[in-house]
Amino acid sequence: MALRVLQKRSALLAARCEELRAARVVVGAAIVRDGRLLAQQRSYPESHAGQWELPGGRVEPGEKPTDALVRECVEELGVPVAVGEQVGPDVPLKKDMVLRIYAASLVGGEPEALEHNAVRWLTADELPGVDWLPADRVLVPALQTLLN
Ligand SMILES: Nc1nc2c([nH]c(=O)n2[C@H]2C[C@H](O)[C@@H](COP(=O)(O)OP(=O)(O)OP(=O)(O)O)O2)c(=O)[nH]1
Repeated sequence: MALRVLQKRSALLAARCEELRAARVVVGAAIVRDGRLLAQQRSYPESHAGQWELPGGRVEPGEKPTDALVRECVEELGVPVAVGEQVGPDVPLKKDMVLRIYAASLVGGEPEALEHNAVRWLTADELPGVDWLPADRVLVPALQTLLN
């Protein structure tokens, strides 16, 4: 009996591991300059328009998360970035997706809101008062640690 319970638990665990392995990753860049973090304001969809997030987007099939981050920063901000360590844990998004943030720094150029309403540079003290997307709000303490 105990063996059957263990086998069932082990099968459930294996299934959960497979689910996590197959999760689609959304990457975000925590770009820091002079002790401030770059945030951008979404323009769509309507439910999230006006809220703030970090530059980034979905990792394409076969693409490395760090490569996706560099690609997204060029598309969204028009600048190259150097990618560092992950900041905080993976945060679950809807269904099979997770948000993964990496520290990043500008390699050159001035970021512009090419696909968003606006960009702004935030101090650690300003982070809690921003209208973040829900998953980004979870990461505010980790982002503050990065700035302090
Ligand atoms: N880029 C980005 N997306 C985030 C963050 N936090 C968060 O919940 N998301 C969500 C919003 C979206 O549901 C999803 C990524 O969507 P996206 O629109 O930025 O990605 P994408 O550029 O690859 O997609 P698309 O515009 O082609 O539809 O992740 C964040 O900090 N940065």
